Amino acid sequence: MPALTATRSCFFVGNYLSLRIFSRLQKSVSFHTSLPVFSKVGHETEPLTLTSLGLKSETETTTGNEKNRLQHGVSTLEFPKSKRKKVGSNREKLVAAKKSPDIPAAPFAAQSFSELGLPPLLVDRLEKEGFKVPTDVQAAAIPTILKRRDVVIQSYTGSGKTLAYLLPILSGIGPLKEDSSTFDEPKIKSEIEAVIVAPSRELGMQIVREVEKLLGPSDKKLVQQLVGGANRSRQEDALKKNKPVIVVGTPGRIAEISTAGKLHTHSCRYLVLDEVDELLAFNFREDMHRILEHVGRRSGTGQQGSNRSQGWQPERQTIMVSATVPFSVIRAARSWANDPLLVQAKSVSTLESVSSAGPINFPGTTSNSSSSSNYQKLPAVQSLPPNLQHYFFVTRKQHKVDALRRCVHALDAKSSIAFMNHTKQLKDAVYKLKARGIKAAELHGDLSKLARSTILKKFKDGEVRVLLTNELSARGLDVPECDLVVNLELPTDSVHYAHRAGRTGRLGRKGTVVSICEDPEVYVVKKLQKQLGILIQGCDFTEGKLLVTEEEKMLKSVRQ
Ligand SMILES: Nc1ncnc2c1ncn2[C@@H]1O[C@H](COP(=O)(O)OP(=O)(O)OP(=O)(O)O)[C@@H](O)[C@H]1O
Repeated sequence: MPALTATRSCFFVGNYLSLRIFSRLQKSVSFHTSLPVFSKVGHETEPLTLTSLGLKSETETTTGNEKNRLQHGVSTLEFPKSKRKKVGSNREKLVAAKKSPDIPAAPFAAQSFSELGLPPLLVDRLEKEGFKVPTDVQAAAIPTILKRRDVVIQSYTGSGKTLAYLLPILSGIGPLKEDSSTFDEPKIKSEIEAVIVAPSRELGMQIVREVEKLLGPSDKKLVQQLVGGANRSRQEDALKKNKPVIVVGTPGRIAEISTAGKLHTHSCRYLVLDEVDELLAFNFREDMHRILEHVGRRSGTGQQGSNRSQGWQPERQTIMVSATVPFSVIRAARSWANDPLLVQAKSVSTLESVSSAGPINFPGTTSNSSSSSNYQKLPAVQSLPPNLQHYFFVTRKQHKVDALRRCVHALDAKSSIAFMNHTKQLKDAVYKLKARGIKAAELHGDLSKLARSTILKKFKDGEVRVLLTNELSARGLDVPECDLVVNLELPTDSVHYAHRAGRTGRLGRKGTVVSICEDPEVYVVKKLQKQLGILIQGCDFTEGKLLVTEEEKMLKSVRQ
């Protein structure tokens, strides 16, 4: 327990520090001053819905909103068509009143990607790749981003957030974009048009593969990975030679190459911060500062106005994404983005609807916070996929790996990820599992980039049945076949639980999460259960089956 307590306090201290540092950073960077100011007026006739974002017909939406209004009893954020302003040459901005905090959930009934306003070439490519129907978060995010709005996208793990931002970006840049006459050509040909930042190499590489898949073999060089751990000069050469329009990388490597003057992003049109709450961490602060200052920014913020009047100042669209959005992200979004909207699976709302009293949809928020009574309240479970079953099993420390083995057999799990908090113990656990005939491998940050991608490939191909890993793999890792997540050591808090658990049950699939803990840790499980608003049932592995057990019975058998 002391170890657990220490880790937990480290996490909270870390969070506190990052909040403080980022609030300072926000002051020093002062993005508000460098962004165009849009007037906000309070008029009322048309709610901000998919219709106002140009997706659905007026009739459909009016009916839908009436229905929503009745169902949810919320007031709407309204503004007349005449108050929509055009800003810049091709960038339509919706000028929205901040009079009323809530915007009703619009009926997202998109049946196809083309309905969302994506260009035919891109829709064809999606069809070929087997993507036929948009997910809810895609249906909400795509039209909003196409309207050039800055956004914070929050939706549960495995709900398709990556395509939610990639598709509108590929509609605007690269070979699949809409009729080129509707878009400005980049002013400088070798400039990068989209920068996507991810906190880990694995996630960065995964996003690259997703973009490559959509671009197709002949154009895949238009996306370049800039992740740490890979050869930097090769990345710089590739930038020079291939002139990519999109780069995807980790904060450190992007900042490094940018500082060396080898990455030209001043005219960049899109900046994506994937797993944004993780990117706010203390260790990324300097690199993120550099990225936020340089991507889509001409040097000298004081000249912004004059640059714009000369008609060449690019306007960066900032897109922030995560399953968990604590209030620090909302605060960062207000500072870094331009009047951003909060996009969730079935709603688009203003950030004003988010209470500073607590994070949005943040596992850990108590639902009875009276100070947030005027604000939108969101169930904490929204970070978690809907089809997960959660269990815990109590045993002694020395029996944990054997419990993992029994758990894998009891559930007949084909592809499992087991999390531990410290790298050192992974090897030992892998050794024990292999000795019992289970194909296992370890994945952690101390391995080389090549070793990491080889192991990940083996796991994805089914050659490794149990992947023993640490927090490195908790975010973003997409292995659709993963049917079991095991916490061999408890996560430090509910946010980490949510991201770990989210490696299974992806895109509507079923999944099981089992936390294997010691007797004194049961109270932590109870706390997680309460904070996340889920049921975590006690279980046992008897005769090759997982059986739900009474807690008292389970604890009695461990204490004997
Ligand atoms: N419209 C779609 N139709 C079918 N499959 C899809 C669709 N959109 C995304 N997917 C697939 O769903 C899986 C999960 O998507 P993705 O990794 O983007 O989820 P996510 O919400 O970003 O998850 P996390 O929060 O864990 O990062 C991926 O395998 C992706 O290819």
